[in-house]
Amino acid sequence: MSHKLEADSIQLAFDGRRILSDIYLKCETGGITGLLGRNGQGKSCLMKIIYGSLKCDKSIRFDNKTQFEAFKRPDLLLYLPQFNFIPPHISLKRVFSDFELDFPAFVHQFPEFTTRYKSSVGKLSGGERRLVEIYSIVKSASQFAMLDEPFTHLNPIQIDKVKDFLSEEKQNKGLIITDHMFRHVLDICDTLYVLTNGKTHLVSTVEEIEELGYARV
Ligand SMILES: Nc1ncnc2c1ncn2[C@@H]1O[C@H](COP(=O)(O)OP(=O)(O)OP(=O)(O)O)[C@@H](O)[C@H]1O
Repeated sequence: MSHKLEADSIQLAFDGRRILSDIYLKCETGGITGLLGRNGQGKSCLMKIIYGSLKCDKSIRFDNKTQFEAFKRPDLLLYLPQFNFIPPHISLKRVFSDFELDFPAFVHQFPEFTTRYKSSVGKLSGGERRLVEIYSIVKSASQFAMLDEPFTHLNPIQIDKVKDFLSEEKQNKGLIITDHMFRHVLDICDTLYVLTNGKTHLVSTVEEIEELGYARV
């Protein structure tokens, strides 16, 4: 059975400055929804609203049912924020246990972690730490996962492997991704929105990305 997440008519302003005014975004299980936009357009704010950590009058819907605080429903939605969210003193062993993930399967894809099972996350490099966080969010059981800048800090080989497991994992869930390494987003997404001047634009050709002023393609 497929599932649907929708953010509809979201509005957001800070101190009278309008950030989001005309938002519609849909993600369905079995697909990857990309979200692009120049700095400060409100991509992270929109993700926080979807997650429920940033308050907004309008809500999001899962399968047409309103859900204000999705962060209370990890079975529905998991979220990779832009910043590191796993405390540095936590060991990989503990991360894999808490997220109920299989360390040997992870090491099979990323053999560089073979000897790091007992290391704390804070002792990993920035890219390694990010990789563990991405893997934890994407591989855990949930209907949807939302990733804010997953590719930043990863090396090109890791990026390719992450793209591979995102494309595999979308068989089981819906994924929403924003990243300024937009060509990687284009490679894997099934649906793409560009956020500009508070409005989401559903984009069907790469030329539209340029017309909307996001990037030269
Ligand atoms: N708590 C806050 N108080 C006031 N303004 C805020 C707050 N959080 C975000 N903003 C502003 O809202 C706007 C959108 O921020 P947001 O982080 O969502 O942008 P973004 O599209 O994710 O940008 P980037 O691509 O640079 O990460 C920015 O102008 C930012 O300064």
